[in-house]
Amino acid sequence: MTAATTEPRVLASGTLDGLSALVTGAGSGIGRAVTQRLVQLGAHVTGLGRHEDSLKETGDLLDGPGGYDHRVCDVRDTEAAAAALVEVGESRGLGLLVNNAGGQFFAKALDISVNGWNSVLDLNLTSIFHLTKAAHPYLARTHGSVVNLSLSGVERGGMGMAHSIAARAGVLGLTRTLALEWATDGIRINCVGPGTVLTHALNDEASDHVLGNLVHKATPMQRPTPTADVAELVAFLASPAGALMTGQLLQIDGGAHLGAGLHMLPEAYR
Ligand SMILES: CCCCC/C=C/C(=O)SCCNC(=O)CCNC(=O)[C@H](O)C(C)(C)COP(=O)(O)OP(=O)(O)OC[C@H]1O[C@@H](n2cnc3c(N)ncnc32)[C@H](O)[C@@H]1OP(=O)(O)O
Ligand SMILES: NC(=O)C1=CN([C@@H]2O[C@H](COP(=O)(O)OP(=O)(O)OC[C@H]3O[C@@H](n4cnc5c(N)ncnc54)[C@H](OP(=O)(O)O)[C@@H]3O)[C@@H](O)[C@H]2O)C=CC1
Repeated sequence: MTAATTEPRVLASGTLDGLSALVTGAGSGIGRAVTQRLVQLGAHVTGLGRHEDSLKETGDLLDGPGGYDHRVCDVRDTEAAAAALVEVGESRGLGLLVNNAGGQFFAKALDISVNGWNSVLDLNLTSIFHLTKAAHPYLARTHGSVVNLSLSGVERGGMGMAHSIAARAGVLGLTRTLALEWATDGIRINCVGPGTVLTHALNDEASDHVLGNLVHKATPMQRPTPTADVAELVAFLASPAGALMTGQLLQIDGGAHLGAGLHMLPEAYR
C-alpha cells in the first residue's frame, strides 16, 4: 500500500446521526467538502456565507441522509452572524460549529494598510471569537464542539501573510484558552491546519508556478491537501472518537509544517 491513499473516508455511515452543525463558508472549497461529509454521516448542516447562489449549489450537490439549509450572512457582521447562530440553536440545537470562512490577500507587511490589517483580522479572528461565544449556551446543552480552520505552519510564519498568520496564531490561543475555560461545560474546541489546498479561491490568488511547482517542493510528501481529507478530520473531531480531543492544532499537510514553507513571494501573486 502506498502512503498516497486517495480515499480518506473511513468513518462509518450514521456516525453523526442527529448532530446539528453550523459551517461558515459552506459555499465553496473546504467548507463545501466539510458540509458534504457531515451530511453523508447523518448531520444536519446550516451553511453560512455571503452568496446565496453558492450556498444553494452546495445544497444541490449533497447526497446523504442528513439535512441542509443555509443563511446568507457576512461573518464580519458579528451581530447578524450571532443572530443566525441563535436561530439555529433555538430551532434545532447545536452540536458543532465549524469556523471555516476565512482568507486573506497576499502582501508584504510594509504594504498592508490599517484597513487591510483590520479586514483580515476581522475575518479570521474577531468573527470567530464572537460567533463561538454566541454558540456557548447551545454547545453546553449538547456537549458539542468547535473546529476552527487554520493554516499549516503558523508557528513558522509566512511571507506575504503577516495579517493572516497573526490572526491564526490568535485563533490558536483562543482555541486553547476556550478549551480550558469550557472543558467543564463539556465543550471541546480544536484547530485544523491544512497544507495547500487547491481550491478555486487559491487558484485565483496564486500563480501556476506556485501551485504547480512550489507546493511539491515545500511539502515533504510532495502533494497538496485534498478537501476530502480535511473534511474527514473535521468529522472525526465531531464524532465520539474525538471525545477527548480538545485544545489541539492538527496539521493535515503532508509534513509541510516541517519544511521551509511555501512563502507567497511577490512574484507568486496574481
Ligand atoms: C502560503 C500559501 C498557502 C496559503 C494558504 C492559505 C490559503 C487560503 O486562505 S485559500 C483562500 C484564498 N482566497 C482568499 O483568501 C481570498 C479571500 N480574500 C478576501 O476575501 C478579501 O481579500 C479580504 C476579506 C481578505 C479583504 O476583503 P475586503 O475587506 O472586502 O477588502 P477591501 O477590498 O475592502 O480592502 C480592505 C483593505 O485591504 C486592502 N487590500 C486589499 N487587497 C490588497 C492587496 N492585495 N494588497 C494590499 N492591500 C490590499 C485594501 O486596499 C483596503 O485597504 P485601504 O486601501 O487602506 O482601504
Ligand atoms: N486553500 C488553501 O490552501 C487553504 C485554506 N485554508 C483556510 O481554510 C478556509 C477555507 O478555505 P478555502 O475553502 O480554500 O477558501 P474559499 O475561498 O473557497 O472558501 C471560503 C468561504 O468562506 C466564505 N466567506 C469568505 N468571507 C466570508 C465572510 N466575510 N462571511 C461569510 N462567509 C465568508 C466564502 O463564501 P462567500 O464569498 O459566498 O461569502 C467561501 O465560501 C479558510 O479559512 C482558508 O484560509 C487553510 C489552509 C490552506
